Amino acid sequence: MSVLTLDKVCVAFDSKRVLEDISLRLDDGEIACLLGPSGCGKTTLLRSIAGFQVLQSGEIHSGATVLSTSNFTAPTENRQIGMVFQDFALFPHLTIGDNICFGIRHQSKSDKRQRLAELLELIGLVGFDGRYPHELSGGQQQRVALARAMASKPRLLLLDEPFSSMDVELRSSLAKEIRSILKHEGITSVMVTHDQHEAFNMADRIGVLSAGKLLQWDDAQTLYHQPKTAFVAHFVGRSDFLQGEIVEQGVKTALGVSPLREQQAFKLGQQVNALIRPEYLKIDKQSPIKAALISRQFRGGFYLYVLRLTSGESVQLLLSSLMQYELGDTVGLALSAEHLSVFESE
Ligand SMILES: Nc1ncnc2c1ncn2[C@@H]1O[C@H](COP(=O)(O)OP(=O)(O)OP(=O)(O)O)[C@@H](O)[C@H]1O
Repeated sequence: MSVLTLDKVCVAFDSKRVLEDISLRLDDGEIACLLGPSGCGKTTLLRSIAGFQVLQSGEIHSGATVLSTSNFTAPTENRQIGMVFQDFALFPHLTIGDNICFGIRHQSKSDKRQRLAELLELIGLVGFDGRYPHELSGGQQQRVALARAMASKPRLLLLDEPFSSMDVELRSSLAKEIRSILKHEGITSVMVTHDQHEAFNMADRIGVLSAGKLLQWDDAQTLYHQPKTAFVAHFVGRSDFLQGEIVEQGVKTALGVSPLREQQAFKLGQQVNALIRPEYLKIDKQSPIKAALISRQFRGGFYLYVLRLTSGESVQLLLSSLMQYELGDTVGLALSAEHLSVFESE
């Protein structure tokens, strides 16, 4: 069942459109991430779902309940929404137990005690309920903020860059932990993030926004391997684009002729850009396609090489750091991808 449906949502500030025709659907228990460059409208979209933002047009529903239209905005407190922000916003003068129970403070003592015990167990902080926020690490505080937002069992949880103040290691482990907590509780969630790895770790659905438009709404694998636009291809993962020409067997690039990913509406002879991901390439001594190694970055388990093709274009390649090629080496290169995604040349 759909817990959240947006139908052609538009939002404008002083007649400047910042969200354009956003339509999406999120089913019960699914986790979504909104991804996109700064200023593309992620927070505005989250605020619209929360009821802080009036719509210019379009509708937001939860099941059969209308939450927002252009002339109606259900108050946030009636939306059964929980929220987690980047700065945690825990109450410093309240204990962890009282922070977590803040939204259910009017419930009976025994109900509160039971829910608190469940949540402390879930976030791995049993025994911490008598402490104060400043006595916890940043990661622990963020787990408390999550427990507080989940205490009342909201229908929908909104998270606005909840890990942005944390270092990379902690972000990644917290993202996985929080996903398993949300899945355990079955809470449908929408999270805003700048970080695509976080989105890959967390989300069942990822929405990529650019300049107020939702360019794609898909699972991580589809987004990565079947991007609908060159922007999405470029924004998600490492990418290079080679000039190509549509031929009968697919697309002809400096790497040879490859089949197209799917039936696409391109004409024979049309000039396109073909997406090449580093893992689409392999070193092949026998290959007639030669490339020169022009840069190399050590990344621990692997090297990221940049290779210059005879066309003058360059591509990236990831290879185990147990093997080492020297700058200036010329290698044979072959495509290991069965199909290529192509996009119209601009
Ligand atoms: N209250 C406001 N009044 C006028 N313009 C606004 C307002 N809030 C946001 N905007 C504009 O709307 C656009 C989208 O902003 P929004 O904060 O939603 O982007 P974002 O994707 O969340 O950005 P970031 O990743 O930097 O937080 C921006 O151009 C921003 O300047």
